[in-house]
Amino acid sequence: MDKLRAYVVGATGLVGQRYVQLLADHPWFELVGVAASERSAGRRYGEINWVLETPMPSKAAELKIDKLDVDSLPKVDVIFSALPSEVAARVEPEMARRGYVVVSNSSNMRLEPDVPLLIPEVNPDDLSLVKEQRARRGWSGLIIKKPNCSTTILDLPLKPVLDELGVSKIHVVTMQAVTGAGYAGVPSVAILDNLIPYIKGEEEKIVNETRKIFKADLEIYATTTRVPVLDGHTEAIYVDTVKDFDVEAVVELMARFRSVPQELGLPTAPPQPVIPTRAIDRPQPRLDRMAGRGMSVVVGRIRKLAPRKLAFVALGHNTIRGAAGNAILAAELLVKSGLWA
Ligand SMILES: N[C@@H](CC=O)C(=O)O
Repeated sequence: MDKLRAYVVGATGLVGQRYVQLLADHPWFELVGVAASERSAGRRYGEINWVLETPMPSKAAELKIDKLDVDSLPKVDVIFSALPSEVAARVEPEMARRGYVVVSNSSNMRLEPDVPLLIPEVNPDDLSLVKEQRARRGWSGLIIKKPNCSTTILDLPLKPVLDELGVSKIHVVTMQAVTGAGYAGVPSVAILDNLIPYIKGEEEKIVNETRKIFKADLEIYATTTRVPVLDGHTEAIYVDTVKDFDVEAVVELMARFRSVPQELGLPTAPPQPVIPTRAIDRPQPRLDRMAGRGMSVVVGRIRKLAPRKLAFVALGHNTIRGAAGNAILAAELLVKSGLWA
């Protein structure tokens, strides 16, 4: 098939750069343009402060950065959005009204009932909400959201546990990387030699998004912290299960968990979305965040604390599985779904 033309808005930030990196050799999408705020508009993409660990893709370097303007968007098949949520709230609905397919990282609209909040392995069927969205809002385009990064890293390993054992209560404590806050988000003087036990709005996002994704009024408590790690959010997770279990069975059910993206062979789908490890001192951000090319969640320290009380530590790449990678996987699912505009 001809490649679908992709456009990245908010392309100069950390998540925007991840989109550009992951779209570079994508078999279905061709990055044809990028947009950002007035400050960067008119420059070549190659002139931005590229901060990812691999060189900037050469084709992207040649693109001219457009000023973000809904009135002069190019004709493209899909827009990947990494806009700040206050900007996204203004422009994304207008893009969808004008017929664009928008796959967004921004937190606005995530909880609206007709907006799919997709982790493609966890709630692929929610994609069909776009039918209701278009009918209700009179849009010829559509909006799909990906959840908050910490929500995604929690919900992926939770899914097989919930399906097989049932869950009555969840406690989670996160240790989140600095890139989650953006390039200029946390000053080095604040985070080096330190831990910050508060991330604005994060705990509420984990609770509310997880309830929406699992369609259950789960009892869930979250404490979110920032740690001096570059990439990779680690989460200590405590789950009260409905059925009792043994640890080996939990390792096994996480290891064999597969879903629609794996069945369809979607290009960004990792072969194994949840990878349990038996090493006593893993997962670790530096060693495990690139598992499954940054799309797998690595789970360790799987323990039975008491009957029906499970504990484990999960780690995922916050700007790949937690952001741009999950959004691209959602777009791939949309391509295969027949719901494409
Ligand atoms: N809200 C998250 C973003 C994910 O990377 C954070 O602050 O870490």
